[in-house]
Amino acid sequence: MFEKKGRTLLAKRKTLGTIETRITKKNRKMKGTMERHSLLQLGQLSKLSFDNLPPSNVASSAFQGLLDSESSELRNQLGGSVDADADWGEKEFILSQDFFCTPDYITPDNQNLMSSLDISKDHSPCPRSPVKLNTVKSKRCRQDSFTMKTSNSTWSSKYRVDEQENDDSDTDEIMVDKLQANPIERTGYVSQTAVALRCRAMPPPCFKNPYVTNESETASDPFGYQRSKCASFLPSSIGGDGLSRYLTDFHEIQQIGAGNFSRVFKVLKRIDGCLYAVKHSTRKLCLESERRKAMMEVQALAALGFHENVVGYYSSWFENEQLYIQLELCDHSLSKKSSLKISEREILVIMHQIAKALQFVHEKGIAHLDVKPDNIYIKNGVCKLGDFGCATRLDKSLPVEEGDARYMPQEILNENYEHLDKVDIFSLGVTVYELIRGSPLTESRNRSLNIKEGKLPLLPGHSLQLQQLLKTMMDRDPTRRPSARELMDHPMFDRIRG
Ligand SMILES: Nc1ncnc2c1ncn2[C@@H]1O[C@H](COP(=O)(O)OP(=O)(O)OP(=O)(O)O)[C@@H](O)[C@H]1O
Ligand SMILES: [Mg+2]
Repeated sequence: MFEKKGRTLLAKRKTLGTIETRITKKNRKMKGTMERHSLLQLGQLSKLSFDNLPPSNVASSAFQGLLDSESSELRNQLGGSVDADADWGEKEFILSQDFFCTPDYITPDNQNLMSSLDISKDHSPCPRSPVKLNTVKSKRCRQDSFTMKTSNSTWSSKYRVDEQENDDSDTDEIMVDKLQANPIERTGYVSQTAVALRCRAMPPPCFKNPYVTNESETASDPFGYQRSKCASFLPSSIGGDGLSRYLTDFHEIQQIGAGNFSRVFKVLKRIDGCLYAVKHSTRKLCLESERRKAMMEVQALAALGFHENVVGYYSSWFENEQLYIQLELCDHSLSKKSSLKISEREILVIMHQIAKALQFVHEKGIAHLDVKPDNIYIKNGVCKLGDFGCATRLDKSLPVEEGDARYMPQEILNENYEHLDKVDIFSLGVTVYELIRGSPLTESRNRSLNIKEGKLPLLPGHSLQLQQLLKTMMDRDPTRRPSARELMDHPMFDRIRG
């Protein structure tokens, strides 16, 4: 197989009309070292293989980039002193090899060249893919379907990048799973090493962000298909080099918070010398379904992008079966303030800023679903909405997992998800009510029931206008609650506007 491939490549060069001189060079260069051979196998194969593919083939060019970079990396490792002329000569030598044997992991599955090869003559022990011969056009089966039932929802693998949908180039159609009945090919030897090498050569997978609806904001994953052959696609432990990214990249200063599911640390990033918050899950996320669910928080943050009243998101990764999230560092959460008396002016500022955050979030088609003092952080006097662990899509295309029940309206407890944006407005109302009261809401059933019924006790010392607004925000009927935009434009905020 590879002997034939070597010849095919040579033939292609011949058409350029320069083969004789190269053959002479070949003889001179026969004494090249093994290291050079491997270097040139990588570099030259990538060039020849991909020069013949259409320029529009994104996957191919990306793959060539990978090979080029691997080639130059190898070159560096070998001393990087192969001069241009010698390099050219060496390439000719390699091209002329009748034993041109390339491990499968650097050979893209989707090479048109491959289809003309006579596989029956392949007696070489080189590892090869079991699924690329006699290929036919067909739909691929997903290999990673998973289902996780929550109380009211089903999580499915549809959130993964659908490689069939996103990757529809000609060459991709050649890479299909179906083998036509051919016993020799079916039982074809596949070395475990080849699989391992393929996995090593592939960067980690890309996932479709379920919070992003605009297709132009997402990119397809050119390696998706090849990667799907690797057993596990969601890394759960530390990196392949055995190092902790957290400890390598950050210096931990102190713990600054803890939630039901996570701990948050103030850290110094070693490389840029800046302070951040890093939040990581307390529980090990052993199941892939758990990891996917945890990822929803970072996917929501990433889909949202920057807003001055939303906590900034920098990066995330899995380590030791925990999800780590690097965030903008804030001073403290609003719950710290709820034990203090706050002036009405301060209340209005907080309300207005969180209304702005909610308007931004809702405009992106997302509902937060866990607005409460614990999840509102203050940084330099500015309020930032954080903890997007319950965020979902307003169009109900994602499962709904409601947040802290004390701040949830009745309709959500009744599993009515028609007006998810108004759930956030209700929760903001309860949050403000708690701030005015000056003590955290107890679990007291009666009191919380009264609030959910829209029965708000009088708040002495506060304007009727504010009390009236709070009452509307906590109306039992979600349609009567103001939207975030209407809230922001409320005349009451004229008092704090410039
Ligand atoms: N970026 C940040 N800057 C400063 N403090 C933070 C930051 N993120 C979180 N915290 C602190 O850590 C606490 C827990 O964080 P967070 O609410 O995100 O965790 P959680 O486990 O998702 O919480 P919950 O129990 O509400 O689900 C927050 O209440 C806050 O005090
Ligand atoms: Mg929280």
